[in-house]
This record gives sequence, structure tokens and C-alpha cells, in this order.
Amino acid sequence: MDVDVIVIGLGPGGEEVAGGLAAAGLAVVGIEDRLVGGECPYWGCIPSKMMIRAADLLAEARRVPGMAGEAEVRPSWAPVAKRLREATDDWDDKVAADRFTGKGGTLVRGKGRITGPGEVTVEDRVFRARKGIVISNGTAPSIPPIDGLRDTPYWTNREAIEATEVPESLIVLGGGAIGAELAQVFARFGSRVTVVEALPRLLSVEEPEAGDLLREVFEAEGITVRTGAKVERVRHDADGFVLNDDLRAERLLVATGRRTDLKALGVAAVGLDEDARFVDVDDRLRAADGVWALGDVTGKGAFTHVSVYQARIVLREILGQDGPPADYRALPRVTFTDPEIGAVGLTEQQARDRGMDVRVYRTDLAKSARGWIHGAEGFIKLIEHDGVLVGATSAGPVGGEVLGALAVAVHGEVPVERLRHMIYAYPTFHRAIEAALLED
Ligand SMILES: Cc1cc2nc3c(=O)[nH]c(=O)nc-3n(C[C@H](O)[C@H](O)[C@H](O)COP(=O)(O)OP(=O)(O)OC[C@H]3O[C@@H](n4cnc5c(N)ncnc54)[C@H](O)[C@@H]3O)c2cc1C
Ligand SMILES: NC(=O)c1ccc[n+]([C@@H]2O[C@H](COP(=O)([O-])OP(=O)(O)OC[C@H]3O[C@@H](n4cnc5c(N)ncnc54)[C@H](O)[C@@H]3O)[C@@H](O)[C@H]2O)c1
Repeated sequence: MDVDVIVIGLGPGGEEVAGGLAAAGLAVVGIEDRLVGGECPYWGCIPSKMMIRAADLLAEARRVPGMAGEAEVRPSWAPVAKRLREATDDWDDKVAADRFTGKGGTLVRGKGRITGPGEVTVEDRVFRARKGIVISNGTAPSIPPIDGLRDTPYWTNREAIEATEVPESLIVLGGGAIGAELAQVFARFGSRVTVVEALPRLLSVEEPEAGDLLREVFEAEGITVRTGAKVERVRHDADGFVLNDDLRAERLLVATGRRTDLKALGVAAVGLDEDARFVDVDDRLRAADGVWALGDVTGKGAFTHVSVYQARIVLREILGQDGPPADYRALPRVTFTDPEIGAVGLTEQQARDRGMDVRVYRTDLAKSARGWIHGAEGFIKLIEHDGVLVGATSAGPVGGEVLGALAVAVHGEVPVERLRHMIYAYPTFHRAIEAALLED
């Protein structure tokens, strides 16, 4: 079959670009080997945030004593599991598939493999593209080579999201975004949770203060946090999982990062390095002549907003429309723990590693009026270079929302002097940005 564009993988970015091109009248084949929509709506962002919403409600109710009277909290996972099944249509992608074909796209189910310039094969069907191929096949959970682990019935994010019951006890291997978010959810629903992280801190890609804060909060909620931990052996028996012969739990969630498999995708057929971890792209998302890549597979930030942002650039490129190139200076991310950890741009260490002469501002949320009223834990940390912010972190009850103001400041290169003399509404959480700038 000959078409204009072939899109391999219909996650958030692939769906955006394939649907956009089809709606513009191009002949598009979208290839998907699982569910149209990808990881985010079925096993990622949306169901995990629904679980978090439920867990946060429990935590909020538990805060009633001492502030507002009495509240008895009896958690039940049943409504959570039911809402997730409704939200995912029980892991059925008919609505998303119809959305794409309704725009005129051709949906092909199966695993796509690049077999030559402009050519993709799905089992015994060969597709040829006149304009090009878009690689948007995402990532899969990466399972560390720990002795015994692969033979056990461990969970990845997929099984955790599909859980119909809360385990009595849970070990979470990996204290990154997935591990931290899901550890807190299951703990708030009554599971005895231990987080085991190899590095010295939780959320190690963010500011150290963020990992330290989360550890404090987790331990106060009864979650055991083991950092700097090395797991050498895993086994499973009738009672559950055993790590290093000393740590036991009913379930084990492996959340140790993600992996790509460029060899299986056949990227060498278009001259790309099949042993690389990610597809190398330029600021127009071009990987080779007639090949674009977007989303997690590019290694520019494993977030839905990055995938969709890149997809819009690819769409413009293929349709011959003008627009700015990709710019990741103000890349925002939010870990939806409670407190939320919002961050944009560079951390202090990343800025220093780039040789930047930085000035750092920091304040505790508890010192702000709203933070004190709320009984909130969190902080604002700002990284200035050359009179503008190059990075910021906002940790707190709505850290991800407060981040909006900081993302605008980094993206727009607003002079710090202007930020210092702006009026911040009283008493809001975001007013702590002013406090940080004045605290010096
Ligand atoms: C638990 C969890 C929570 C998350 N929470 C957030 C969040 O709150 N906010 C956020 O921004 N991000 C979050 N993410 C990350 C987000 O889900 C990903 O960044 C996003 O889904 C990546 O999109 P993508 O377009 O790269 O493709 P993906 O969503 O990874 O989809 C790629 C698709 O390609 C298909 N595919 C793969 N290989 C082939 C092939 N050879 N042929 C055909 N099809 C193929 C796959 O089946 C898949 O459907 C979360 C992830 C997880 C796991
Ligand atoms: N709120 C969000 O936006 C959100 C939520 C979840 C996931 N995500 C995205 O999904 C990606 C994948 O999430 P993730 O949490 O799997 O990966 P991650 O890379 O964020 O964290 C993995 C953690 O596992 C640790 N680790 C690796 N091997 C280990 C081992 N053998 N023993 C103990 N610890 C080990 C790493 O040191 C790291 O801290 C994230 O990078 C993020 O981009 C985003």
C-alpha cells in the first residue's frame, strides 16, 4: 500500500500527528500494536492521577481532626478500580481508533518494522510512504538484571494500574516518578509500603530538597524508604516476594525507568544507530531524510506534554507550515505526590555543571501566610543566571499549579528584577515566589 506518511505507534504524539495529517487530507497509515492512545490514557498519566485523586481525598479527610472536627476514614479500592475501568473503557480503544479513522486515517493493528527508506512492514504487509515515516513508538518498562527477578510475577506500572485489590504489603523498586506516585497511593489505601531506591535520594533527577522532603513526608505516613540500596536477589514463594533474603512483601512493583528497542524497530534500514538508547533528532524532530521521531523515544523528556509538543512541530514540518523549532529550556514536569513537586528548566546542579554563574533563592512554604494557614509542607527554589530564571522548583499542596507562573518566567526570560517588583495576590501559595526573591 502506498501512502503519504506512515506513523509507527499511536501514543499521545503519534495520534496527534497522524490525526492532524489525515484531517489535512494526506493519506496516512497509523500502526499500533496495542491500544490507540498509548501508555498515557491506559496505564500512565490518566489512571494514575485518578488513583492519586482518590488517595489525596483520604489524606485530606485524615487531616480533619485538630482542624475541623472528627472524620472516620475507611478506604475502599472498589470505587477506584471501577472508575479506572470506566475511564479506560476496560482497556478498549474503540473511541480513539474511531477518532483517527473518522479523520480519514488508515489504522493498521500490529508491530511495525522499518524495512527500507520509506518502507514499513507489519507481518507480511508492506507499506510505502511518499513523504516519510514518523517514529513515535514510546518506551516499555525497563527491568533491571537482578538475579531471579525475571522469573517472578512482579508488577510493572501496567499491573499496578489494573489492580483490583490493594496488596497487604508492597515493595516499590525505584523511587522515581512512577515509584513515588504509586507508593503513596497504595500506602494511603492501607498497604505496608517500602520504597527501595539505588541512588541516595528519591526523585534524584530533581533538586535534592525535593527528594529530602518526600522522604520526610513518606516516613511520616508510614512508608519505609531505603535509599542507596542494592538489590542482588529476588525470589517469590507462596507468601510473596523476598528481596536480598531480608525484605518481604506480598507484591513487588518494578518502576526502575523505561527502555527503547531500536533494533527491533529496524532503524538501521534508514541509517540510524540501532544500538543507541534514543533516536537522535534535530530541533525540527528530523532523524534522517524522510524520517521524524517524537515522544519518549527521542529522550527529550518522557512526558505526554513533550510528545504532543513535538508532534505539533512534526505536523507543521510535514505540512510545510512555518513555526519555531523545538526549545526545551522551559521544560516543565510535575510529580503528583502530595506535596506535588513541580519543576521547570534546570536544577541548581545542572546549571552549575553547564558552567553557569548562578544565584539561588529559596523559601519554605510553611513561612508564607497561605502555607501556615494550610499546615503545608513545601518550598520554592529559584535558579537565576544572567538576570533571568533558568530553573525553578515549586513543591507544595498545588506545586504543579504554582509552577505555571515559574514556567512563564523561564520560557519568557522575564528579568528577575521585574519578578521582584510584581504584585503577588495575598495569601496565595504562589506568593511564596516573591518571598523567595526577597529572602536572599
Ligand atoms: C504510570 C505512569 C504515569 C505517568 N504519568 C504522567 C503524567 O502525569 N504526565 C506526563 O506528562 N506523563 C506521564 N507519564 C509518561 C507518559 O505516559 C509518556 O511520556 C507518554 O505516554 C509518551 O508518549 P509517546 O507518544 O512517546 O508514546 P507512548 O504513549 O509510549 O505510546 C507508544 C505506542 O506505540 C506502540 N508501539 C510500540 N512499538 C510499536 C511498533 N513497533 N509498531 C506499532 N506500534 C508500536 C505502543 O503499543 C504504544 O501504544 C506517565 C507514565 C507512566 C508509565
Ligand atoms: N507525573 C509525571 O509526569 C510522571 C509520572 C510517572 C512517570 N513519568 C515519566 O515516566 C518515566 C519513567 O518513570 P520511572 O519512575 O520508571 O523512571 P525514573 O527514571 O523516573 O526513575 C527510576 C528510578 O529507579 C531507580 N533504579 C533503577 N534501577 C534500580 C535498581 N536496580 N534498584 C533500585 N532502584 C533502581 C533509579 O535510580 C531511578 O530513581 C519518568 O522518567 C517520567 O518521565 C512521569
